[in-house]
Amino acid sequence: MKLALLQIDVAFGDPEANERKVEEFFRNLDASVDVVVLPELWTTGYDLSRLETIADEEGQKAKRFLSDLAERYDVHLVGGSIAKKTSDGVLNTMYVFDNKGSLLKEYSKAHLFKLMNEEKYLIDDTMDGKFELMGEKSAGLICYDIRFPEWVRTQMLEGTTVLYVVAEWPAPRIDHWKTLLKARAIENQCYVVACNRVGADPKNEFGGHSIIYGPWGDVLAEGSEQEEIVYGEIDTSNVEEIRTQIPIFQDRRPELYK
Ligand SMILES: NC(=O)CCC(=O)C(=O)O
Repeated sequence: MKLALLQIDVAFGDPEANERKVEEFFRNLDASVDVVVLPELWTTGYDLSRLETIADEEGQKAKRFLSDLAERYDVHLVGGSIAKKTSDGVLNTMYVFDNKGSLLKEYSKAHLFKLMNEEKYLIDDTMDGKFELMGEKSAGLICYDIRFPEWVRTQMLEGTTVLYVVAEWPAPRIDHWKTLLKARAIENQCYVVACNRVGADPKNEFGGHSIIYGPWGDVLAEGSEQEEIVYGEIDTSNVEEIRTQIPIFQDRRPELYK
């Protein structure tokens, strides 16, 4: 499976400019890519106080845009996340499409990050992040969600082999980003495919280092701190053997974990 992580800078509160940027990155995409991944809140960035105006009504615009890209470029698409306006409030929502442009999954961030004021402007959700992409059992998580191994584990219990993470993770904690992702890969014996943004907004500088980890915690691809497409390749055929060698999922004792 050939992957491309679009490690873009996100224009603050300017969905049209960000759509143009994503289009431009797609035009430069290597034709052999199977799966493309975008970062968190790639349409608006963290312009949270203006979400009333710039959030996407029921995600309709983003869904049309992403579905069209997936079909036109014949790629599967983990569409980062966007601010989705609903009658209950604004969700931070990921959409996943197959290469025919069909919607496979919608997942909204479960844990709101108070350090970046999310709880003042966004609402959380309870849906799981599980989906199947190119025949692989997969799951999606959004940024701060990776700090909750107990939540991640619930996504892994039915044989998930690939975990997709989309983020706007600030540069000062990029060491946490890499360490947490590596831990999630090792403890769940899975591939972790993680796309972060670069650039800055009025309050934060974002750290890039989009990354792909294998199930032993090995780095298969890693981005810089600049805008770029980070390419990588994964082959999940070793996951079963690793899970047999160290049978973490069989050795769990959930009765102790209350
Ligand atoms: N956008 C986010 O959820 C950021 C999470 C973060 O920075 C962290 O340290 O956790």
